[in-house]
Amino acid sequence: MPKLLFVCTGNTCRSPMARFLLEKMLSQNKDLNKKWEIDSAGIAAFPGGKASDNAVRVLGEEGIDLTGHLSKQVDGDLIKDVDIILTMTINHKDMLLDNFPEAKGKVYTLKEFAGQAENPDVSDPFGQSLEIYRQTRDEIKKYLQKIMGKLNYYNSEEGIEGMVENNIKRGDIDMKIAIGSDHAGYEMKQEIIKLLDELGYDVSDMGTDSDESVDYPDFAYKVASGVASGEYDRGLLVCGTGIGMSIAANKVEGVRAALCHDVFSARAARNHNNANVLALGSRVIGIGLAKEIVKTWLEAGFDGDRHERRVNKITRIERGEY
Ligand SMILES: O=C[C@H](O)[C@H](O)[C@H](O)COP(=O)(O)O
Repeated sequence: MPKLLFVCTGNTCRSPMARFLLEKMLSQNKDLNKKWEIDSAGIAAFPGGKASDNAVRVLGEEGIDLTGHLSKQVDGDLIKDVDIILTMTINHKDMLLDNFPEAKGKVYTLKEFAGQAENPDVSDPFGQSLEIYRQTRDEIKKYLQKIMGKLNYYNSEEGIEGMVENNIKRGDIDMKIAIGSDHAGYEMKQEIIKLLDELGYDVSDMGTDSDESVDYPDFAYKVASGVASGEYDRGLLVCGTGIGMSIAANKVEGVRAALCHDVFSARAARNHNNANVLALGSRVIGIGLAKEIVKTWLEAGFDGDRHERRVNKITRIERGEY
């Protein structure tokens, strides 16, 4: 049976909550045919400590008894033994990789594994109010929901890399797409929506609703902020050239909008840049090519590795941390 390990700092709040919530969710989900063994640990845990009182309370509200939980420290044996490690923050992930380089390839933050690379941390509720613990519990639950399908597709031969690759493809996850255009892109947007409907994607149209003249930043902002907040997995934007839309969308933190007018760039925008928004110019290319570009971009995965290091630098630039 494959094993999944949640990791936080002290193994008294976030990681045990994640473990017990996921165990309950997996036991209730009839569509999942794969069984998982779930565990949790901390990078700075006191062995044998109990879960924090508020963690016990908020999981009690979910019908889960956390009183038997005893904290434990991550060690090499645990790391060797598990297939996937999901940390609560990027720091946890970095510290694990520093201390256990052999874990490379199987460590993700919970949120990035769930498909949200931006704001990848679940922050520590330790010592805070019951309400903050509730918020943390609900945040963890939200991302656990998103990884359920991925866990079902895990294949020991492909390992974690194969699973992530497979699950960013159409049909493997319920990818939520936001689409927007100005007047110039309106007609092309309608055609792309038809295509996405036919392909079975979950698409939300954020306007505009006619070819009456409007301002593209209004629609770029709607789509881009929907993607940045995690409400949508991807965004599509169409204006006359795609340029105004891409410039505006890239002003929103967490958005990597790519303007692509050929299939090669569309694929590379995903493989190399992990672009979460695609911009198109309806006055530049025809609908046939636009459809090919959209399909390619939606189905292509992020290659990670050296590209991840570079994308992380982009994130640091936009946060003013570079
Ligand atoms: O980058 C901006 C877009 O291409 C707009 O669609 C374009 O500027 C709209 O131009 P107009 O108002 O002349 O239709």
